[in-house]
Amino acid sequence: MSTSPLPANSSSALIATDVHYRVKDKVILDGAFLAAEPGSITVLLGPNGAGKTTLLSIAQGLERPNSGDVKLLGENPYRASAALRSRVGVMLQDGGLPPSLTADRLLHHVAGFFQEPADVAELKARLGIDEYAKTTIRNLSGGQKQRLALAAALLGKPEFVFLDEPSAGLDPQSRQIVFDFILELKAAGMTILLTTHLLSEADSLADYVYLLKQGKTVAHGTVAELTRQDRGTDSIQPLLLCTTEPLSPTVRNELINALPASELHDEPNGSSNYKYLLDGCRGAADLAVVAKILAAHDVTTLDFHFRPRTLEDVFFEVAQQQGSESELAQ
Ligand SMILES: Nc1ncnc2c1ncn2[C@@H]1O[C@H](COP(=O)(O)OP(=O)(O)OP(=O)(O)O)[C@@H](O)[C@H]1O
Repeated sequence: MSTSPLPANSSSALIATDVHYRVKDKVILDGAFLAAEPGSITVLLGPNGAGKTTLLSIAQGLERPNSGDVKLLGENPYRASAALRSRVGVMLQDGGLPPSLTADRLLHHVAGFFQEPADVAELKARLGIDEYAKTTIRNLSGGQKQRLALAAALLGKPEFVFLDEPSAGLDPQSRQIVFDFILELKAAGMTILLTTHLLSEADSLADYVYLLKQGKTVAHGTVAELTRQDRGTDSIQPLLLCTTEPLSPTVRNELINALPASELHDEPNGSSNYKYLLDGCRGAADLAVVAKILAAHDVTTLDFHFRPRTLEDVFFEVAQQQGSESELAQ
């Protein structure tokens, strides 16, 4: 399972295989791979410094890998023709926006580069830019700049758009506007590759997820594939516990001590019962240990089940794992 094939074919919009990239002696990408299918949302996840932005830069043709094969819409992006560039939109991390222009001036200026640009007024209205369109970029908040950078990336009506942390710095309402818009772009047939640190965002947007760690692709799959419960005894399966009485400090300590790498959280509960989440359980053996401790202390247990795994569980599991390739790779 660890030598996982890249789920790509000749119709893939992006295929990057065995990508290596070094700066001086520092290895930044170490055989990473990635693909994106037309009309889908692919999410690249990984801890800080994993190499996500670097891999995106290489996929966009901004950087040249030391080795590896990269094809974006059928071409090597580093030697991209003007025709290829006009089919691709890029939203860089931190925006890279000129500080002295107003939002309006920037959008109209960039729109002027394209023969058939997107409708600036429509983009501004859709992303809530109207209210700050006359403000110079240096005076915009981080979230306002993010939405402006997203609009600028879409002005050329690209087929493929790269979004590096599009929701960074956005408040929940702006984030929802951006999420909904990204889903609309996908419904209109755009291919979207984005990075994020928000696992809930990946969960709700992604058709396919790649997880990068220390310059390597360590897991990939649909959210359903990555969070499948039956991954064997090593996978984290958080346990939900519902009791009639609060757990005493003794029982809490015993539970935590009996299960290495576990944490016990009090879960919000609307009823008069008590609900707890034991993070980090690893399957049936741990279940038996928990049952034994509860029985020894006469704790009346109403419910006791593994809650469905989330991308967050997968992320932490991969982050904890040693070695070069994850058993989670499909
Ligand atoms: N030009 C460079 N020179 C030296 N080190 C670099 C260079 N570019 C990137 N790095 C290093 O490579 C590693 C990967 O950086 P990258 O920005 O690709 O990670 P990331 O996964 O996008 O991180 P984050 O989630 O924090 O944005 C980091 O340790 C970074 O400091």
